[in-house]
Amino acid sequence: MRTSILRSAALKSTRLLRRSYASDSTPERKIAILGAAGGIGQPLSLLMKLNPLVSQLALYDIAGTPGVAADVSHINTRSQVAGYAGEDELGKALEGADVVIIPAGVPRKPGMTRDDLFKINAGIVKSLCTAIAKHCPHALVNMISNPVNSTVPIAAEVFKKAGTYDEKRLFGVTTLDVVRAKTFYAGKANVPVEVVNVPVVGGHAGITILPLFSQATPKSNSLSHDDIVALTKRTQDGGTEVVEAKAGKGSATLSMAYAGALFADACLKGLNGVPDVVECSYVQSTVTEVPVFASKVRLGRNGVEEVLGLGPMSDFEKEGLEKLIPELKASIEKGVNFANQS
Ligand SMILES: NC(=O)C1=CN([C@@H]2O[C@H](COP(=O)(O)OP(=O)(O)OC[C@H]3O[C@@H](n4cnc5c(N)ncnc54)[C@H](O)[C@@H]3O)[C@@H](O)[C@H]2O)C=CC1
Ligand SMILES: O=C([O-])CC(=O)C(=O)O
Repeated sequence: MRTSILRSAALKSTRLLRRSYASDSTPERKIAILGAAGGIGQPLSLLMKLNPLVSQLALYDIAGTPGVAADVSHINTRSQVAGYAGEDELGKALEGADVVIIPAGVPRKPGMTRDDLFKINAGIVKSLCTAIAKHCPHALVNMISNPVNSTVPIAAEVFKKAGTYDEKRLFGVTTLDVVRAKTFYAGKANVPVEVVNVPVVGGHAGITILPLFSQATPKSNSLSHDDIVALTKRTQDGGTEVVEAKAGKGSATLSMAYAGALFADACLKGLNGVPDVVECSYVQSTVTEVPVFASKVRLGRNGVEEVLGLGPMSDFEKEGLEKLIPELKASIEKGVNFANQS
């Protein structure tokens, strides 16, 4: 009697546990991470392994992924993990992927701009996107590799040439800018960080990062114009703050992995039909005259469902928008030219 009660209680708790992880109707979803053995790639692999929406996790890098995959695979969560190392295994890593996350490439050292990474990372992104076009042309692509302002246009051109481009499926990951804006605003406005929302628009480098603190919620009446100027600058220089603190040992990896995992989770929710999933992302856009632009995006079953407008902006933000346009346009052109020349 007692044994059967215990058994039924155990069964019940297993069922409950399973339900809280992934219900029977949770679709199978494969995520591929390219650059998975790197500073961002490793913690991002860990966080995606913890995501119950993922059923298969493919970890690809030029080397080192068998170790990362073996390590992460021991975690008792839903997804099956496999490691792929070297170009010969890239196709297998990509095959059947619903979402491909790309943190492959070199990071900054102090004194460098993101654009200084173009020379090396442009070629890496181009070759990875060529493989995506071949092996998983319908996947959502989350581009993390810098300079994002140019690597996203490179990816778009590669996909156009391959005949697979779908503007709804290509995203520059700018979530870390939003994460930073929320943290810095909460600190200054003295409001609970968990409930803060701040849209960040434009691009992902220096002045092209434009946080819209006038739209931040919860509203704060205690912030002066000087406070807003300082918060804006800190958000724009957030990456450099980390690069300098790491003093030659790379750029943001842990906060980026967190931001990358948040954005990938939003993409998966959209794919699965969860309503009202809205995140800022750098996507093909008609919101301004700049053809690729970060703003709030509604995510759905096919990727981008709707690119949302900028909303009411302060004069300071309008000025910032005007200033960033030439730089963003030039970075996009640089990417487009690279993809079409080489
Ligand atoms: N979008 C954003 O907000 C952010 C972007 N980043 C960017 O992310 C990139 C990666 O940064 P970290 O992980 O810190 O660098 P890392 O050097 O620690 O890792 C990069 C990984 O990419 C791999 N890799 C190089 N060539 C590859 C190829 N052809 N195929 C697959 N993998 C390849 C390397 O082997 C390495 O494991 C950098 O470009 C960095 O600037 C960094 C932070 C924030
Ligand atoms: O600053 C960098 O080079 C890395 C990056 O994009 C960021 O942390 O926002």
